[in-house]
Amino acid sequence: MTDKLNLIAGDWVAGDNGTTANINPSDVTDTVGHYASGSKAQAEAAIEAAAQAFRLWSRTTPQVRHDVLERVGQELTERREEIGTLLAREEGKTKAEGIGETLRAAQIFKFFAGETLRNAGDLLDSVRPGVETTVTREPLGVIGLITPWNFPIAIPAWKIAPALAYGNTVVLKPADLVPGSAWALAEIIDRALKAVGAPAGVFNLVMGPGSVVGQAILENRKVAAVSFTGSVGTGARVAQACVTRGARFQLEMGGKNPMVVLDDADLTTAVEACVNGAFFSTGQRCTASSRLIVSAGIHDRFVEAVVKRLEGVRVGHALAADTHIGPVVDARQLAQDEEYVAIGKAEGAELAFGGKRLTRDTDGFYLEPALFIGATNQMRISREEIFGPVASVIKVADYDEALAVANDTEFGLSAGICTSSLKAAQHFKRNAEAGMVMVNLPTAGVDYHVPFGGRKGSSYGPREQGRYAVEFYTTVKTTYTAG
Ligand SMILES: NC(=O)C1=CN([C@@H]2O[C@H](COP(=O)(O)OP(=O)(O)OC[C@H]3O[C@@H](n4cnc5c(N)ncnc54)[C@H](OP(=O)(O)O)[C@@H]3O)[C@@H](O)[C@H]2O)C=CC1
Ligand SMILES: O=C(O)CCC(=O)C(=O)O
Repeated sequence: MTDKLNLIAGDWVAGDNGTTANINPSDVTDTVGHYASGSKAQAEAAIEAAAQAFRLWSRTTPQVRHDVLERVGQELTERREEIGTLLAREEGKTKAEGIGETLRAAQIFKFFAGETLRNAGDLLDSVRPGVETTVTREPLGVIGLITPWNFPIAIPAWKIAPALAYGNTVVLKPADLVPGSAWALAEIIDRALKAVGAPAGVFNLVMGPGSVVGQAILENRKVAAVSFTGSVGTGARVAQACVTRGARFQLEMGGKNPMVVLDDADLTTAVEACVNGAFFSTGQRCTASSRLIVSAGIHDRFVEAVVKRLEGVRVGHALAADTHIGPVVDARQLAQDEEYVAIGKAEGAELAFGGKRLTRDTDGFYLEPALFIGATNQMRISREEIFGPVASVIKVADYDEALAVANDTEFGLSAGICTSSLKAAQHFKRNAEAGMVMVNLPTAGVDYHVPFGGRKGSSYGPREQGRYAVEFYTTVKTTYTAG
């Protein structure tokens, strides 16, 4: 098996620290590949290459950048089955989810190909006679991108595409646990850049541990901005390092997302939205619904229907055609999920379904989706992000209590409501303290052309995705010209 190398200044180079084995969580005897493990020196070389490339790349026409991004989007579309299968094999989400995520990455590249042509500014009359003022946007320079394991191609895509579209250069450090999809994406981007004769170093990939490669990106003065998705703890570290040296930063850090189910909800819609939002993609989504806040009049029927639905859900090998939910990503995350199941029981919540490890034909990290009932919003299982297939039902009297409980959290990424009342839906959309609100839809699963991000402890900085991404990846310049 050929090692997968780092991409620095247009060359594929072996990692200074050897390689890391990428293990299939559905079958630990299956090694997906060996991926380069970079050093601080390699991160610095990549940053230097990106800094050198910036002058030329930032002066390319939008057409050149459009063509690169369009080409990447096209190849991802054509290869979605192959790359989606790789994604499912390394991360454990189902093959359908892997293909869907790959297609989403393709759509993101195509969207930002279009955005290169729409980078408009303003022309204003000055308040002084004979003076013209303009407001334009310019790229920042080298952008450091640090990404997590749970969306191994979509999250790199939604950071790389706008960064390159607006004329920045990039150093990407993907999660060490699942570098395969990011490597496949890097290989496509590299070829697309070379096809238009772009300078070496516009896009660099340095795989390796966050504490080494990630930290080197955070500390380097030539990195103008850092976009990060991952845990709250690492996010705080990113913020501290960037503030210290005056770099721009953006953080996306998870949630404890509420899904409110009111008495007047359509039961089938509510059950589907909750099961999908809480348990699909093995619950490993920062937008997952981990708190199901259910009003008293529908509570018992809802719980019974969710349990029935879960009985029909098959947990299994990510690549098996009949699998609905794949394995947990690794042994550490599985241990964390099981620990929270034990914590929930000890806190007095009742396990209405699942929570047990499962054995399958292959040796993987299989866990039954766990549904707690009788939970309160003060329990640790209701306050801390578990990041696995574990959700709790919190019973409330009415809509007012549901809204109060939904907002009683340190996070604010997404929030959902299932109701047939337009009044309740409108009120919730206005008053939910979250960056994204869903009505009669799962809290997870978002469009690629509109802003993504949250409030409170979930996010920091301008939104990602859609045309709002321009806020992070460009800086504004005002000019005054006397006529
Ligand atoms: N909001 C979200 O989308 C996500 C939230 N999470 C949350 O985070 C928890 C832990 O997951 P985990 O993957 O460990 O999250 P981390 O925050 O550790 O990882 C996210 C990224 O940051 C990198 N990183 C780690 N340490 C540093 C550092 N000192 N400097 C710079 N970069 C660093 C990681 O590198 P590497 O891992 O390669 O060493 C990875 O690329 C999960 O259980 C979940 O609660 C996790 C993933 C996504
Ligand atoms: O729900 C989604 O579609 C996106 C979720 C996500 O980006 C995340 O979990 O990190």
